[in-house]
Amino acid sequence: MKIFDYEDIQLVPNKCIVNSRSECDTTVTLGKYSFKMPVVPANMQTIVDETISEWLAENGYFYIMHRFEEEKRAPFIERMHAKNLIASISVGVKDYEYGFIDELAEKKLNPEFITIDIAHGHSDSVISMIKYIKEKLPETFVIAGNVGTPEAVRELENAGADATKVGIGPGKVCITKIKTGFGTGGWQLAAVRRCSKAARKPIIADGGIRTHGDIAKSIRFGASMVMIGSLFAGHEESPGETIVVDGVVKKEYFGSASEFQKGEKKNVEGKKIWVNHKGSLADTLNEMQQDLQSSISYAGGRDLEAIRKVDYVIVKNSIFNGDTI
Ligand SMILES: NC(=O)C1=CN([C@@H]2O[C@H](COP(=O)(O)OP(=O)(O)OC[C@H]3O[C@@H](n4cnc5c(N)ncnc54)[C@H](OP(=O)(O)O)[C@@H]3O)[C@@H](O)[C@H]2O)C=CC1
Ligand SMILES: Nc1nc2c(ncn2[C@@H]2O[C@H](COP(=O)(O)O)[C@@H](O)[C@H]2O)c(=O)[nH]1
Repeated sequence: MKIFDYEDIQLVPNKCIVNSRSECDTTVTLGKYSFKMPVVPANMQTIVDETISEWLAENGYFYIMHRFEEEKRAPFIERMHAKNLIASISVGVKDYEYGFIDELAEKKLNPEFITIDIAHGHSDSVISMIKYIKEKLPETFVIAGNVGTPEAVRELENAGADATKVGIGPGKVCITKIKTGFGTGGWQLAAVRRCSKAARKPIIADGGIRTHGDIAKSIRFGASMVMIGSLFAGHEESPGETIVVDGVVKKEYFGSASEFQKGEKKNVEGKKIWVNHKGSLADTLNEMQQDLQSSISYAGGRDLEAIRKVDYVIVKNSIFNGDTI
């Protein structure tokens, strides 16, 4: 098994076939819908809220609203549909979530996307929830996760998942790898590659993206989409507390399995960090898209498909050569 992570890889350029990077198309399709970029902000409470979700949907980006304000989910779907926007929500696997799916089915509130969001997604609890959603809301596109192995991808796909989310422990505020010794931390890109070789449906690479170039690398190794937390934390619009330390404005970013999220110190597998304020989310998304257009041009193509075919080299932990971003 070849083991590497984002830092260890450089993609090899091909002859350019465009006159301007603006000709390069970053559009991606997931299910019946197309989005501006193969990027989705993490469904975490300090990364997205309803306002950001609505803005992302209005502006052609994919979004997944988090599941940590459970009672707001049904009214959110109604509001999004009233505005002709797609509704994309998250669920867990506890017993009451079955009641929630029943409620949506009874009210004919079919969200376009549901993400089953738990830490250890290769489990009977997720398989059972996939089947239940598919029975009650057959039109809904189901994303299931998180997993880290080809076997898990196959099993969730066979249960009916329309896409699987790959990444156990590579996240910036994750401490799963330290507390349990398990996960894809340190080899997330190789795990994405292994999983995508087994997948028949889209893979979402989740966690560990530290630079915009990592998006292209994820696509090269088989992801259809990437989920990103830390790069989207700390924006003007980001939910959560803001503090000033020595004149520097910082915003909180905490893990969904942190005690800040859970409200108790039980099975904690996440931490909180303070990130420097980054300006507006729209500016970051624009820059990300421009960088991805540039990636496509270096791949020698006009769309994301070009990136999937490029050659690569392994340059063990040396690509930054002492530089920082
Ligand atoms: N991508 C990642 O690496 C990780 C992501 N997270 C995020 O944290 C949030 C909370 O996740 P989670 O704790 O799963 O959600 P929940 O607290 O909703 O737990 C879901 C169910 O799974 C059980 N469960 C959780 N972890 C395990 C495990 N390792 N083995 C067996 N059963 C388990 C829980 O029971 P009980 O708690 O009693 O065990 C509960 O019944 C999610 O948003 C998730 O995405 C968390 C950790 C890792
Ligand atoms: N192990 C944990 N992983 C977590 C937790 N909360 C979120 N996450 C995962 O991290 C990614 C975001 O990663 P980033 O590197 O882009 O910041 C997110 O999508 C989840 O999959 C947690 O508490 N523990």
